[in-house]
Amino acid sequence: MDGYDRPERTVTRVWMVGCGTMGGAMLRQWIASGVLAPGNVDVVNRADRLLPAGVRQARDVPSGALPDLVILAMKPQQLDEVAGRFAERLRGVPALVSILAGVEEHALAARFQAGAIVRAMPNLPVGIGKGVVALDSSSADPALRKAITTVMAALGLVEWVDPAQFDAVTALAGCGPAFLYRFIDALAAAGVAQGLPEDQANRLALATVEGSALLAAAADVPPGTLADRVASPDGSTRKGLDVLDQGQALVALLRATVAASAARNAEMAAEARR
Ligand SMILES: NC(=O)C1=CN([C@@H]2O[C@H](COP(=O)(O)OP(=O)(O)OC[C@H]3O[C@@H](n4cnc5c(N)ncnc54)[C@H](O)[C@@H]3O)[C@@H](O)[C@H]2O)C=CC1
Ligand SMILES: O=C(O)[C@@H]1CCC=N1
Repeated sequence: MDGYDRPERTVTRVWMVGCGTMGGAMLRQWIASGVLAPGNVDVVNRADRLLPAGVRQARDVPSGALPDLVILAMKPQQLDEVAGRFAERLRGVPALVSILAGVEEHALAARFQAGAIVRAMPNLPVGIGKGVVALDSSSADPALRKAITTVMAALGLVEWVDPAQFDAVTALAGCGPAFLYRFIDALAAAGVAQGLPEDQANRLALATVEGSALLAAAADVPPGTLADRVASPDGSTRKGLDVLDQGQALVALLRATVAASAARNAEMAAEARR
């Protein structure tokens, strides 16, 4: 029997261990999109946080039957503490999803006994359904992969990736929003340096990035072609692009940026190995 003959799997009841900035963004969008019903979600946090109405939260996992899915969304540094407290109780859960940066599937499998373990790497715009979620699992069968894909699709673009590339994907897409926020601030600051009022420069930079990203997403040509469309020969955009392109300045800066993040992910993977 191949995977496609197996019955459909659905994700209805979910427990989240840790639900802060990222777990909260995912949960808000799952509930807003109707993928999860608030009454079917239990959250374990160190202290109560503002969560969507109807979601239960406590300091411990619930008693009673295990859910369809457990999501680990605390910090990677809290992995051993959480495993020590909850691994026994979570034993046999059908699926465990971890969003912990750098922590590999076998590091999770060494601590938790689940039907399948899936690594997920979301990014912050998942909170508005415009994020990216990278996924990997060697233990999930096709039916579970399909069910997880469906749940994650409410958050944005879903891509299954090679485990060897997970650190790179984390650096590009997981960390990427922070790099873009720096770019927006830097673009605004450059406008201020040219004499614009700060609040106006902030508005202009943000709207320029928003509109440009939406246009690029809808275009049938790559971003480089769009850049050339903005730049008339010998015009002012070309003069600015010449600065970014000289010695591949921007490319080199971003290569170093993403490489530094990927290297830190690899370090965290090593710390979690046993
Ligand atoms: N913030 C981001 O943009 C992204 C974060 N991640 C990953 O998401 C995870 C969480 O990151 P954030 O949401 O930024 O952190 P956060 O600090 O905002 O949230 C962590 C949550 O875990 C809870 N927690 C801590 N120790 C706990 C324990 N022993 N038992 C139960 N709950 C516990 C805290 O109460 C808190 O609500 C990390 O593993 C990170 O690598 C992944 C992609 C992007
Ligand atoms: O830097 C962090 O801790 C997380 C991992 C990926 C994005 N943010």
